[in-house]
Amino acid sequence: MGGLLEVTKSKVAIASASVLGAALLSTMGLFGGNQFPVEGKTILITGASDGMGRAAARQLAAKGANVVAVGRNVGRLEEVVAEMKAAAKNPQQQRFHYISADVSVHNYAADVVADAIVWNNGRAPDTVWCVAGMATPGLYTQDDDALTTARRQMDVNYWGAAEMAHAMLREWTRPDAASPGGQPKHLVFTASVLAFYPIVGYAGYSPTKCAVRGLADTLTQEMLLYPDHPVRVHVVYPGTILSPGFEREQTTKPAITKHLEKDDKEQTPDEVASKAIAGLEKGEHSVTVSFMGDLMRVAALNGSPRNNWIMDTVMGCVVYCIWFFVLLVMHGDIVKHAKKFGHPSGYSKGA
Ligand SMILES: NC(=O)C1=CN([C@@H]2O[C@H](COP(=O)(O)OP(=O)(O)OC[C@H]3O[C@@H](n4cnc5c(N)ncnc54)[C@H](OP(=O)(O)O)[C@@H]3O)[C@@H](O)[C@H]2O)C=CC1
Ligand SMILES: CCCCCCCCCCCCCCCC(=O)[C@@H](N)CO
Repeated sequence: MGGLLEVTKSKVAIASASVLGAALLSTMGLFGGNQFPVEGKTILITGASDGMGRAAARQLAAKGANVVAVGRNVGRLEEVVAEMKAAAKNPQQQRFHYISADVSVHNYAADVVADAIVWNNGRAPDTVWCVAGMATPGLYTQDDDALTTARRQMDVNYWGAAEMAHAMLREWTRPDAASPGGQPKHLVFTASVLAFYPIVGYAGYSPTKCAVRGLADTLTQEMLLYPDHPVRVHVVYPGTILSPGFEREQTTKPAITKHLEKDDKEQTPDEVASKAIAGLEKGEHSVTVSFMGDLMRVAALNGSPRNNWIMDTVMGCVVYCIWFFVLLVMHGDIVKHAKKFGHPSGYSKGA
């Protein structure tokens, strides 16, 4: 009896060690394989009419996906559909569609999802990527309309994504939509590295991206309640994207903000989209698209799922210590700026 117990114990030990080992290896990406296959799948992208979303739409078309492009501007959406047709991998089979909608409107997503399902022959899209977003930088304490712009950014960036996630997850998790062991659906959010490290000038914006992160990480847990309806949740955290939206935000951006973000590598929409897609293909939960983004991510992981437990933990500890110097420099620069330019009410004169 005692002997049997010992054998059982050692079996359990070996089994646990193998499971742990397999889990570690798989988080290290050693099992490889594309975790985000899109050929023949249908992908809905909000914010597909410009910037990174538009680049992602073209690239996913080139990888063989059917794409539903969502945005407000019909002229630009028609251009994107033409670009996707030109880029398509299997032009005979692939289909493209656009839906004009304002993501900041309460309940917009139910209609968009219903429209997409009808177009997709009664089936829900396989992947949704919420890219639509905007930034209106400024000083919270100086802009007379700071609260109006803050609410606007929350409506577009947070609620735009939150309502889409709600509408699509309701479809994907319906009891009659079960596909045990089937390929997972993918829900992709777009935040910003500012959700890891917010800087002055983005008081109306960073909270919207932190909110997106909070929602995404919560939904990641909620999806574990549906083992027969596999859904993977991801968050892309870009740094500076040289997009039409970036041109717009530069017009209201305070000089101190431009100064603090000057070392962030500027990337084209195409570069960000392809790095983001590469991260999704590797199966990453939090997708960063530059080395600086990686540093900011690992030092701010909290309870988010890890991309690679070993690397993220080791790098995270190192970067955690480097923060001392980063904050010394960044806060020092803000204090210097204050000395040089005086009270922010006088900033129009060159600051
Ligand atoms: N640019 C940057 O430096 C960074 C951007 N990001 C984030 O990345 C994402 C893409 O940014 P970027 O490439 O600069 O985007 P752009 O500003 O260049 O394009 C924004 C896209 O979102 C759509 N959009 C904006 N508001 C709405 C709305 N109310 N309803 C529907 N669609 C809307 C626009 O379409 P339309 O006008 O047709 O409605 C457009 O397709 C955003 O979420 C942004 O916050 C993150 C980090 C850095
Ligand atoms: C240890 C870590 C070192 C960190 C050094 C940090 C340097 C500051 C980087 C700030 C980058 C801000 C990019 C803004 C992107 C964005 O979301 C807006 N453009 C809105 O569209």
